[in-house]
Amino acid sequence: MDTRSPRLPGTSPLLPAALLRRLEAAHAAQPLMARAGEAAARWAEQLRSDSARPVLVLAGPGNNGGDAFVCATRLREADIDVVVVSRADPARLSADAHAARQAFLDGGGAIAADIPVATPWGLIVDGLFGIGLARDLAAPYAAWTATAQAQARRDHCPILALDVPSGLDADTGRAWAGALQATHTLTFLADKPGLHTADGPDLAGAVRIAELGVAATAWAAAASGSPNRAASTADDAHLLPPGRLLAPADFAPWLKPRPKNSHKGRNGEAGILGGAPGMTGAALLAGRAALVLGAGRTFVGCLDPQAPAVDIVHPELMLRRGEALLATPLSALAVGPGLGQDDAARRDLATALGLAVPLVLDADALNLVAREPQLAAQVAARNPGRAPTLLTPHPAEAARLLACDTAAIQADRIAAARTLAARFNAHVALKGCGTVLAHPPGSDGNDPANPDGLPTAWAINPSGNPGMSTAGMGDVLSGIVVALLAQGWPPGPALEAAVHLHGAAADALVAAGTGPVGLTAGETIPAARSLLNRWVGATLPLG
Ligand SMILES: NC(=O)C1=CN([C@@H]2O[C@H](COP(=O)(O)OP(=O)(O)OC[C@H]3O[C@@H](n4cnc5c(N)ncnc54)[C@H](O)[C@@H]3O)[C@@H](O)[C@H]2O)[C@@H](O)CC1
Ligand SMILES: [K+]
Repeated sequence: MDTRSPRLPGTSPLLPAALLRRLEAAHAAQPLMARAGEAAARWAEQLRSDSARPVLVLAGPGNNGGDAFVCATRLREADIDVVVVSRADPARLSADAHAARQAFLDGGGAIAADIPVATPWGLIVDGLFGIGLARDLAAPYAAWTATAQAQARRDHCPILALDVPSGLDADTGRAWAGALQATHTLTFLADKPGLHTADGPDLAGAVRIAELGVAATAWAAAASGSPNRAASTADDAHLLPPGRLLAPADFAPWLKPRPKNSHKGRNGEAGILGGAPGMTGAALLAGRAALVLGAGRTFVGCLDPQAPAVDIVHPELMLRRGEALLATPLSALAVGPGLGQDDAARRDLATALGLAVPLVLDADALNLVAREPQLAAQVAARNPGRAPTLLTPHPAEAARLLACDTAAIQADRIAAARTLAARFNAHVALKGCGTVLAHPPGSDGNDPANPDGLPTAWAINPSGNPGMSTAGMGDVLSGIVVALLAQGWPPGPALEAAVHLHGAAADALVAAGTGPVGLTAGETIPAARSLLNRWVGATLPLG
């Protein structure tokens, strides 16, 4: 087996603000602000919708405003008309931002105290706030973002955000009141988690990274403590470690072509347990996904005594009653699709938790675990080596598991996923816009626990679209995960690959005109199969 660890942040690290500040401090001798403003100006030139119109540059009271002043200066040097709006008090600016402002004025630039109402813009540059913002926008900034948003609509011009859209929390993707919705974001030094989950994707638009001459790998020294980093503090224990923006490269070592001498016994037995009265469709969808994504044999156990004996669409599926399924030798099992929460569901779940197989818990399996401490203890006590557990909650299920409300989950999705992974000793996919994945310490690789006991291994999946917010999508995801587990994938990569693949399949369908409106869960199954086979083919040299 390929021994490369997929857990370490690699080509697409996501750095939290505290680490970015360390990185900045370690490279303080370099002209980072000048490089940031220069990179912004170059993209701004390309983005202008109308070269005859001026560019509106909004400059805030911190270093994000400094970047904006450099950008405005460079645009003026390129003979582009700019209008800079800022109320930053020069006496309170950092040395770099002060110098950037002064250089703009020295070059003949002028600063307005408010946004002109009548000027049509070719582009709006948002340099109000970057990673330094942690509250709702105060006056006058909330009014400015509202005006800028309205004027961009009026003028059909893009909005380029510097580092992050103002008002977006760079760590969590939470939008503070007054946040600006950009069409493009040029983010500095490294990519940031907040741009890819929760409100981030809606507010950031197309994201590009400007590394500012700092090597992509320099984050590692900042994370582990380089000689240049600021002194450690007690808060260090709670620092969010760097994560990854998920890509096929993260699970490429497991995208192996099948040997010619293959037989169904090699590809495992996948089981689905669910399908209570009125919900057999959920179990069938999961079963079909497991079948089509390559499980050697797929068994579907339904709790509904009236459930059909055969799936006419896929007679390959082996349908049986729930308890009969649990007595069948399985390579991997998913419990939850259409499970319900009655006594039979509870009893079968408790039995399933005792099986020494990789186990996916979704939907009502998660709700039962949230309801009953005894089941929760059973989950946490499972052997992560022989019997790994994978949880695929949506935010409301995560809230039940953590006994909080959905808003609290959404306010910090990464913290929620990591907490669930630690509490249940499980691999977690917290679904939603920018699904967050977290893996228990020590699983699949060498990831240590963070000093605060939470996992260090986490990632955000960028694939997927709003067409996926429809019934049955979760059942299909469970089926894809259990299919990969049955085929021998380790749990972490199986969960990551399934989440990424499912989202990418939905993206391919939308690109071809099937959705987002009206996209169905069943349609994503063959689309995911096509993509998986393409990925396996593309990685042949790795095999
Ligand atoms: N320090 C460095 O070496 C670099 C910093 N860079 C830029 O600097 C940014 C971070 O700069 P800062 O730490 O100064 O932070 P920001 O520029 O994001 O904002 C901080 C300032 O805004 C005020 N503020 C925060 N929230 C507010 C609110 N809701 N309403 C009103 N005022 C609010 C703060 O009091 C402070 O004055 C990065 O995002 C990036 O754009 C880049 O130039 C790259 C290099
Ligand atoms: K900004």
